[in-house]
Amino acid sequence: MIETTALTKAFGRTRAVDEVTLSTGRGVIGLLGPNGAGKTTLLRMAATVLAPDAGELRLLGLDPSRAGERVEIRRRLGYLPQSPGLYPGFTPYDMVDYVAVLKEHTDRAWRRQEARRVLEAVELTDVMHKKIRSLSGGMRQRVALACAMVGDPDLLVLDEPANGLDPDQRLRLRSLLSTSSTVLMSTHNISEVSALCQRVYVMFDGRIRFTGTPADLAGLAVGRVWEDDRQDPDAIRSWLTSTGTYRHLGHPPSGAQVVDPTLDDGYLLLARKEHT
Ligand SMILES: Nc1ncnc2c1ncn2[C@@H]1O[C@H](COP(=O)(O)OP(=O)(O)OP(=O)(O)O)[C@@H](O)[C@H]1O
Repeated sequence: MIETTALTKAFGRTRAVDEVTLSTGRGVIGLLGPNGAGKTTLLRMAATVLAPDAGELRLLGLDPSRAGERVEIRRRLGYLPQSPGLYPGFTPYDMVDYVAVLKEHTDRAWRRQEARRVLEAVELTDVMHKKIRSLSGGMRQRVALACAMVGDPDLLVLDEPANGLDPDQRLRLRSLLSTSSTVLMSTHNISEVSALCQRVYVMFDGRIRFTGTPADLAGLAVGRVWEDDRQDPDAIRSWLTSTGTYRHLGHPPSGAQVVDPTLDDGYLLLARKEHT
């Protein structure tokens, strides 16, 4: 669905995406990484809103650098940007309809039905005729999600989709995405990744440093996590948990009570390795 070879994008001296090679296949794919790792830049290229400087990119088997193929991709792609450019004077209905028009859906009756479908999916039908400027932040995020879902795209590119959503709406988002064909989503929320993603990429400094399943990511920390009731100065990370015990990451001392790692442990260990 998304295939890249040595894909590169620089802003001045910063190589935001640095020779990234990946092939996603179907399903929900999570993109993790610290602030500034290059996730948004990679997603913007996958959404055809930013052209690469170098490397190859294929989306849905098509080449976005060719104008004709780019149009076809855009028809079959939904994109939720990190800062959605919603028009405050529009209603959610107007906004979704406008996106449908941009996707060249000329049949008004179809557009009406589709607007209702996507607004129902994000539970916004009761406010669909209110001005966007009067909606809460989480509601606006759901309008942007509805826009991305117009036309039931073959490929969804979502930049932090759960941003600002309450726990109920996060659950709703999970069930929506689990029925979508291919989704590439960035997130800082690791529980979102364990709940949703079949595959996960972790980026650091413009490069993909890990590819695998969420279980593979947690597996990086097998035998490297232990708990006791004191801080451990030799651990690479130590933190107090809600049960009042300390959790440590690193090389456990002899006799330590080693515990099963979580996805967070795997990610933190990987992040630590990247920066030492
Ligand atoms: N339009 C731009 N002009 C200049 N530099 C940019 C631009 N967009 C991104 N960058 C730089 O590229 C790097 C990667 O940024 P990017 O937004 O892709 O990271 P990110 O992983 O999405 O971060 P975050 O988690 O904070 O959203 C950063 O160093 C950023 O400052």
